[in-house]
Amino acid sequence: MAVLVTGGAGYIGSHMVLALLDAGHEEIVVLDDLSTGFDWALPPEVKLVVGDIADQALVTETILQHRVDALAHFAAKIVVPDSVADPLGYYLANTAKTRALIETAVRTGVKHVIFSSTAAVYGEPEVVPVPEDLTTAPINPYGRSKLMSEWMIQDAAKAHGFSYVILRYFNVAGADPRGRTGQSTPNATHLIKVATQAALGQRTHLDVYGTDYPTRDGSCLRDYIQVSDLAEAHRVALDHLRGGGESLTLNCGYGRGYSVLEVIEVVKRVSGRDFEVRLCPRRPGDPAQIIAGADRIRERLGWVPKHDDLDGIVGQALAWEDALARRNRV
Ligand SMILES: NC(=O)c1ccc[n+]([C@@H]2O[C@H](COP(=O)([O-])OP(=O)(O)OC[C@H]3O[C@@H](n4cnc5c(N)ncnc54)[C@H](O)[C@@H]3O)[C@@H](O)[C@H]2O)c1
Ligand SMILES: O=c1ccn([C@@H]2O[C@H](COP(=O)(O)OP(=O)(O)O[C@H]3O[C@H](CO)[C@H](O)[C@H](O)[C@H]3O)[C@@H](O)[C@H]2O)c(=O)[nH]1
Repeated sequence: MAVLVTGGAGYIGSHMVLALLDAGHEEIVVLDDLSTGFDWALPPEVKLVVGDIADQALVTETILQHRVDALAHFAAKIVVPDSVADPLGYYLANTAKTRALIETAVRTGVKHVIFSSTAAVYGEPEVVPVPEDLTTAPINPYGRSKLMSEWMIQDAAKAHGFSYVILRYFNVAGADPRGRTGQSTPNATHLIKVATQAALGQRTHLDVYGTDYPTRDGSCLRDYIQVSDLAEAHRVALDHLRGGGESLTLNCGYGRGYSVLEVIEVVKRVSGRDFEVRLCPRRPGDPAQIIAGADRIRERLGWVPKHDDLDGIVGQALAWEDALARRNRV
């Protein structure tokens, strides 16, 4: 039986593909429209179907041809400010298309679904670390588009008898420690990506959005999870579901936060490069702190992170950014 990885040519999906291959899973099919992903992010032995998750004829054919029993659904639009500017585009890409995909999965008898959700479903949590059963209260269309998908998956699972693991990622960072894939989107806005680009001279400076938050140094606190550890969480979730495990909703984070200024300090130290840092006003919609309640995933899936080390994460991000720059020069 095969696993269908939607968005598998993207940042996190390509790491899950590697995690599966490294663990000896060979039956993997990727479905990706390459809107923000790259075919070269996948090893040549992985089957890539180029197309849209809402193309029900294509998805049906792919599932039946490869005898897919499990779906890992990463494909989405992911930029929060874009979701504010284009909410209907985000509800189409993330919610309506997920509905079409889940309908196809139900019709073709897919038994297990792993869904990429986000800490953005919590909005501006009053409780930190955030437990999974805290009331969800997303504050932007991106978070709402993902929360609606969570609800659809839960309701459809009850009605149609498939099992699921919903993974709510906190701040994903770093790259494959062996340098096989990483965050390749040129205009990504994530802090560690942007800071490594500044360290490598690819940006003139780094803006810090807000230094007047009620935190230890006034900048926002985030829980940065290394991307291969996150990929491994998907692998163990797949084994859990295939082994008959119950449906679960789980945070993916390490359970402690770093401030924006602390991250910048680490990037400067690890790279050995200084760069200009501009202290700017707050960016709308940023919670002061968001840190995962991180026990449940360890208890329920036996997930053991191996890369919980900010210096290491930053080192991988720097190495990947450097490799990307060299790739783009040739
Ligand atoms: N990066 C993060 O920090 C973060 C945090 C929380 C949640 N997530 C979630 O993780 C998932 C993966 O994010 P990522 O960072 O790897 O982003 P990404 O943009 O690198 O990957 C998304 C992939 O999906 C593909 N895709 C998009 N729409 C598609 C469609 N309609 N049909 C087929 N393929 C399509 C893209 O080409 C791309 O390869 C997303 O669902 C995102 O919401 C990401
Ligand atoms: O150039 C930058 C970029 C970011 N930041 C700050 O760094 C922190 C982290 O910002 P990111 O953009 O890297 O990530 P977010 O916390 O905004 O959002 C990320 O994590 C969320 C969950 O916490 C969602 O999953 C979302 O999809 C994902 O992009 C924020 O305080 C932000 O204001 C800066 O100061 N300067």
